[in-house]
Amino acid sequence: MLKSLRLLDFRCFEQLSLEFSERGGIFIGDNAQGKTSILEAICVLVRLQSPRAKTMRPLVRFESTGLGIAGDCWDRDLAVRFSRGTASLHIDGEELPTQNTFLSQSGLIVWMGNEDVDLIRGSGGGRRRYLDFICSQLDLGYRRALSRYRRALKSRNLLLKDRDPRDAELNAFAEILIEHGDYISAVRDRVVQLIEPLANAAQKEISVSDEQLAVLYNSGSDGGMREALAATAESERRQRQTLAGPHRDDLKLAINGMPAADFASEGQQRTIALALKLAQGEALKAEAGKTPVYLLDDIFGELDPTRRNALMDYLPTEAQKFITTTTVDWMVGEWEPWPLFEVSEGGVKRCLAE
Ligand SMILES: Nc1ncnc2c1ncn2[C@@H]1O[C@H](COP(=O)(O)OP(=O)(O)OP(=O)(O)O)[C@@H](O)[C@H]1O
Repeated sequence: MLKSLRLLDFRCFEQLSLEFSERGGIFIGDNAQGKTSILEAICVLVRLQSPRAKTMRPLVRFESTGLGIAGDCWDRDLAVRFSRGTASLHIDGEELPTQNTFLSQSGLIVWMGNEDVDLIRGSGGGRRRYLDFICSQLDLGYRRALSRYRRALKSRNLLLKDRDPRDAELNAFAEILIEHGDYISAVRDRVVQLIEPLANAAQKEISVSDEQLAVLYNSGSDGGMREALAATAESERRQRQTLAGPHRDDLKLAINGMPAADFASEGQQRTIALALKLAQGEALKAEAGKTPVYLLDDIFGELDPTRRNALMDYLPTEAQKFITTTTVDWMVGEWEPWPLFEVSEGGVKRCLAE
């Protein structure tokens, strides 16, 4: 669990220091006050990754040149510093040489936000990011494989843009794609198999019905990367891009046997998004043996009371949860004793004791 969080020049916060209990807390405030930024800081501190920025630069407070995030996580003092394009990572005061060393000692995160509905109706890129976030938490080699694959893919696609690309160069990059592509596919395939029954069970509970949710891995390199590249060799010359590989993977989502993007109602789509994230949490717990911290960004206001209560009941009781909201109108009964933090103009006030 996360016992404390300290921010320096992170997004709209010049300085912030917060202490948390085992339950976590609810951050309440008007729009644009900094609620999501606090959840984002937790995600970056624990997983070195923001759910809404690709690089660290946008996280640095305007007019500042660097940022700091630190906190007591799972009884270790984690710290992430970023200054003028360079990041440094510390655990218990010791600087760590690589992101993987840091991540192997850090914790696990499930992020749930309103934008999760794009997992159903959006493009394959969002679903691949969903898989990547789980796979990189479960498999230490995954991030490295993904970054090498992406670099090789970029170079190979650049070569294919040439009028007459040289075979030797294309093949050299293809070998890198084969090595890392097969690794990525194997991890994704395993993770989807883990998630499928968990998501189906969560779908039934949250929808309070017998809806069947199917989650299938649709590989962009079926039969193996080498064979898939050979099969697309001619067309890739014409289309001037690499046409096989994990960058073309997708997840097929079906509700009662019908494609979810085409047939699921708005409410069903929101439930599927919740089910996928709940399944992520359970898969992480089952495989890594640690309960993840749940970061729930502004999702409760969008759910009807039945789904809201079903979701709350489904989240593991022992998990620490951080929730953002603009109103507490929907909080009744068991919500009341939660630690509340009022967020306003880059400041946070603890306003209700547990
Ligand atoms: N790098 C930055 N430096 C300073 N301020 C920033 C930076 N990035 C974003 N902001 C500002 O921080 C404020 C808080 O943003 P945040 O998304 O955390 O708000 P929020 O309370 O979650 O809002 P909402 O309820 O609308 O989602 C916004 O006004 C945003 O423009």
